Amino acid sequence: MIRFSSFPFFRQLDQMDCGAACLKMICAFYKKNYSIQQLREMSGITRQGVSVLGLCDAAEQIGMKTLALNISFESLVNDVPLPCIVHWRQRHFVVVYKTDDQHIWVADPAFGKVKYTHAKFLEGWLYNKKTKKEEEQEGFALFLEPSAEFYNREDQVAGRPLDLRFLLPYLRSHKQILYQVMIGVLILSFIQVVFPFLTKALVDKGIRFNNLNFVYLILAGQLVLFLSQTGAEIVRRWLLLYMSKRVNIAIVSDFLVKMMKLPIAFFDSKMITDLIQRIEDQKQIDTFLSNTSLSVLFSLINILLFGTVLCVFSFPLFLIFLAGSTLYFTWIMLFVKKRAVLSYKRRDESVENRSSILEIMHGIQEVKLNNSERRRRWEWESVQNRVYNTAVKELRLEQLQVVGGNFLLQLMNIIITFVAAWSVIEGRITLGVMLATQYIIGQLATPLNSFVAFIHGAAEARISIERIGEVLNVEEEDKQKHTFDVSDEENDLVLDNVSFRYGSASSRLVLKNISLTIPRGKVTAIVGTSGSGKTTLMKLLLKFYDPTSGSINLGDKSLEGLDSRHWRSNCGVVMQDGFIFADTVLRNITESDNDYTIDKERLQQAVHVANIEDMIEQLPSGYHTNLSHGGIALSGGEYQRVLIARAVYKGPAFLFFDEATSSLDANNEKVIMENLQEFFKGRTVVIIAHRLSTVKHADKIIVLDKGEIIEEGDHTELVALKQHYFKLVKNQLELGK
Ligand SMILES: Nc1ncnc2c1ncn2[C@@H]1O[C@H](COP(=O)(O)OP(=O)(O)OP(=O)(O)O)[C@@H](O)[C@H]1O
Repeated sequence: MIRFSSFPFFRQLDQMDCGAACLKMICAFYKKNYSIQQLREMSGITRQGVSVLGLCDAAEQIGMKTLALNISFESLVNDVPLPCIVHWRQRHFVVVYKTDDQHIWVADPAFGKVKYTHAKFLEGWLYNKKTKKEEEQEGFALFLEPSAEFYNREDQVAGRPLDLRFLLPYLRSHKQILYQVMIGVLILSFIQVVFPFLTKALVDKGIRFNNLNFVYLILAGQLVLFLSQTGAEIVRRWLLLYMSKRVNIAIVSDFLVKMMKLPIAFFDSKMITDLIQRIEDQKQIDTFLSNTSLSVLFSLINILLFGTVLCVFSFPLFLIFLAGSTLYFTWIMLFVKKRAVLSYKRRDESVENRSSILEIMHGIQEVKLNNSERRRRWEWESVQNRVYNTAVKELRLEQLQVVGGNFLLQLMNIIITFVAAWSVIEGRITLGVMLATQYIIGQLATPLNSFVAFIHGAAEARISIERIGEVLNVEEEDKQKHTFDVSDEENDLVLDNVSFRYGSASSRLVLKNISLTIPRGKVTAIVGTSGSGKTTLMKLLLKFYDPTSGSINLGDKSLEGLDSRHWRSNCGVVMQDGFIFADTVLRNITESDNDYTIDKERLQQAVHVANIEDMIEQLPSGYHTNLSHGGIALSGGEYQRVLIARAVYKGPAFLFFDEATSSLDANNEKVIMENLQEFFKGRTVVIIAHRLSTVKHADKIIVLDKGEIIEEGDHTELVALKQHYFKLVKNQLELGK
């Protein structure tokens, strides 16, 4: 029998993952364990999330039968097989796994399992709420059923999400410090334990027998112990700070190294703010390591030692302490899961918050031009509202946990005090023992609280590690590398029946059956209307994406599997959306110099070809002037010329220019194109351009339309044809006359 009560739940790791997380839950329900990353890749996720078609594609790829329907609420409750995925508030996917006459059980990857009343569920699910007639009220649902293939497939990944064990290899290199801290912790704990005995002696021997000298002695002893305790604590904190910072830097550095190895397609589906948030999440690991991780050891030893001392002083008091602490921990543990859910939510909202403010900052020009300040501010405020609501819920939960916990602790203290006082009156224990137990109880509050902090810190750190793990588990772009020396190759670049689509199998093909030879040492131009796939073709040539079908070869050697870094080190590229770093002109041009050794000759050639000698001379600090972000802002044309200089400086065998001269004035373009003609000699060049002046000297011109090659030839041949190319450049031809 199917037991819905144990329906497996998986949380989405970022805002766009809801579809993949729903699919993962359904697979897990049918006892198959796919990773979210695998499913998100299959569903062709983008920064906007995943589409229904994408979800169907992924489900079918893993052997599920799919049926996407708009159905009435009545059918959802009574007729259809569950679990199914439903569309939620028009922007989110959730799984419905159980229904009855009054409730609908939903597994929401952003929140957890939720039970809704019918009315509440309808609010989130119906897409035509405004319709009065009940029979017209429908919502979207996607039904998935496993076929035999689903069970026979072997491609599921049984990988578990990363947990705190992820930190172990990082800690291993700091073993020495860990040992030192542990020894310190032990010393501290034993010092702590001596205090109650001193208190007992002070009262039972010093005060009772009016022995002032003994009191002095005990006080001096206490002072020495206190000073050594403070000293050990200071050293412990420094050591932990040192270690946690080191570990933290190592984790972030590994994260960055990994991130830079990921394929461009990964960045297509991730928001930058989400990745930044993951780096920020490291703070939680840092806090956990430096503040809570080893303090908990200290706390545990303290609880154990004080417990034992209490047991020695009075067994009944110890029993009360044991019962009280057990109750206290049970209470604390009740909140851990709920707080973790809110913590996930808070992090998601932080990403949204950051994105919304960055949008306004980046788009301030458009905001002003369109007078959309209020609209954008309202949007930002609505995000703030959500952030605030989550903060309120988190605080409420935290306060309930802390206040309830403190209440239990205080209750335990009162009972212990009462029982101790009673025992003194009855003569079962001395006054010294009572004061010593009071001291112990007072001292126990700190370790108990730090234990709570540890539980909470560990949960937070686990979430951070899980989120980082999601990136660390993505496959790198050069999985099976092989290298042949590209610069030695005398062969042409050949595209053989190449097709390509972004996203999932149901997305349209952006390039269709492209067969093309890009001759070695010649200039090939690609022209075509906007959106015809020119940039995509270039990105395929640069190995940013692999063709969906067909192959790209250099001579008879396939580019697939060729080490991307090696290939790109031979390519000079100016992209349409090329980026200038907030750095000096010099460093921007010499970006390809990893060892900071600047080749002056190449630099001069680069600035000459890009015609920026005069511009650089006029800059306040010449080559060392900082560009953008608080430095000099460049015009669109100057920006492009720096990018051209960067590509030329690299001195590559292959050059790829995507609208590299589109912002230049006619004069500059003429000069630069003349310079480039000289530079192009002996190099394989691919130019994408709309301007006739840029393409007409090309040895070969390719005309793309809707992802297909529709014409091929040189300028004269194509103009004579009077077909597509002619139409594309006709106006410019007339101008040329
Ligand atoms: N990262 C992406 N994800 C999904 N679709 C994309 C992506 N990049 C481009 N496309 C789509 O692919 C199609 C071709 O885009 P491409 O940028 O290659 O055209 P183009 O010919 O270079 O256009 P333009 O001349 O305007 O630069 C467009 O319809 C675009 O929407």
